[in-house]
Amino acid sequence: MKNEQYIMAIDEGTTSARVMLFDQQGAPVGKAQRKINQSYPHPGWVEQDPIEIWNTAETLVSEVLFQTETPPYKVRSIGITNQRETTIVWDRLTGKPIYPAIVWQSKQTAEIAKHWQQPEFANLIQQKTGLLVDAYFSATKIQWILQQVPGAQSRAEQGELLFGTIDTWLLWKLTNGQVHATDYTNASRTMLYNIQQKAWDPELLDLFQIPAAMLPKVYPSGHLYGYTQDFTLMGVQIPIAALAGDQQASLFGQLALQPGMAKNTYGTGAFIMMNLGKQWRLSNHGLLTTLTCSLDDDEVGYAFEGSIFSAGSAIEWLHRQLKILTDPAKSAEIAAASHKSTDLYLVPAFNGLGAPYWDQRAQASFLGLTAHTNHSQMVAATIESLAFQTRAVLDTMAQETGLTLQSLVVDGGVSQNDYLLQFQADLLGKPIKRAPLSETTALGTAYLAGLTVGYWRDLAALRSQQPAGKVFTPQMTVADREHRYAGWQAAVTATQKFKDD
Ligand SMILES: Nc1ncnc2c1ncn2[C@@H]1O[C@H](COP(=O)(O)OP(=O)(O)O)[C@@H](O)[C@H]1O
Ligand SMILES: O=P(O)(O)OC[C@H](O)CO
Repeated sequence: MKNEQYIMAIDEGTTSARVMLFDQQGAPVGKAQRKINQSYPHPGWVEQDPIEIWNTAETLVSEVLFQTETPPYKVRSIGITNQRETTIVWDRLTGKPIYPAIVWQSKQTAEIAKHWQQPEFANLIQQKTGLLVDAYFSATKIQWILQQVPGAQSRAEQGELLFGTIDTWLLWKLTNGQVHATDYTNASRTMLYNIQQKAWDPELLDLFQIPAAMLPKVYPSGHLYGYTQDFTLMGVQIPIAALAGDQQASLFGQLALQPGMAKNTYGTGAFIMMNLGKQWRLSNHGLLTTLTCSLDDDEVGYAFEGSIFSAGSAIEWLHRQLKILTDPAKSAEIAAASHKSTDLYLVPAFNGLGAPYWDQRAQASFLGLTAHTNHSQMVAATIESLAFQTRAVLDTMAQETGLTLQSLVVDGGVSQNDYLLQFQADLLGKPIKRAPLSETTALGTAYLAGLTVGYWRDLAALRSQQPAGKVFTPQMTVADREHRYAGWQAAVTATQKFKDD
């Protein structure tokens, strides 16, 4: 390798963790990746092991340095980005988690969330946090852990326990327990953070009975959080200069920084985010308002988000549970062999439905099966379900903001799937631009960490070096497009009604 310095991005996604090195041109020069196990102790519950998450991150850091023959002192700074909302509570002294990580997709707190969905609470919570009450966010997960683990509530009140999302956990481990902090983007997903005042909200902490002493300090995403104290890095103290929730990091990585710019990241879930700039506004139709990445306090802005709970996870289900797919990467080819045109729909409500439906009770369904349905049609319907959910969110965004996107930029693991992107373009009647690097999330946190330490001068320097990606243009007729979308809407209605009945 050349004698230059690099920025390291630690991207802890739901399905896998990646550690990447980026050079001054913003090009990836190294990548190490490993799956993270998920456990499903009961239907709808999703948990992970915080120790596995940490060990994997540590191993990947060594792996990428080894592969690229980079000594640790050549890492100018580190940025961490993460699956958001996933909740860990640990002992301040021993550093041991008191319960597994409750993953964002998990529905084990649905009953608690139902209580807070009563209008008098739900309105207050939306006004303060920009969020719609759901088991998705951290607040009910913390509440559940404090209630379920014997003695946890009183230990938390005595200041013995700490809460963190995955960024906070990794930062705390990397700094050997010296720094307990998070950034605005992650804090804004806890349902405890007042996004206008930019402070933990005492009234909400009181409601959820969560002691303030458990909570991390909050800073802008690009900030000097601390220095590594980890033996893997051979004692080299590398600045940790960014933390960012993965979806906001991707918006930053796409440099979608002007109001009205939007992106979709198809990972385990899919998350469409539209930048609102400094304009705080709330949705009446199932969008969330959330905070965006910045390099200082004054620049923190807002975004509308449509959160889709099942995207890559539905493809993983075909692979791991149904076993009709040997490899998710083969799904595009198999779907293309289905010769389309079937009215088969998967409503992938494996963990309820997110935006714009917000139905935590809904369960997944396949509709339109016939004696002729084959596995390639089921694969196609699964991929298409990502596009249908995306259209539902984008229609809502257009309705709320009056802004119609001319095109959509996309990234994330599933964006490698050509069948999906062509169908998405067809269904929206708009071009889809695939980011040249599917790991835009990692790139976003690398940008933040690099800008914070002066590795890059400014945003203009980054803009000038962004390459263009592949564009998918719509080919479907308007009649076909509307026919398919009407079929999807009917399938969602039937799915929701099934549970109601
Ligand atoms: N070519 C592909 N077609 C369809 N799905 C894919 C493809 N490649 C990866 N995936 C799916 O993408 C998901 C991983 O995407 P990624 O962005 O890495 O997720 P995360 O950040 O949540 O870990 C997995 O669910 C995997 O099954
Ligand atoms: O793991 P991903 O990339 O689907 O992202 C998860 C989200 O951050 C959950 O809100």
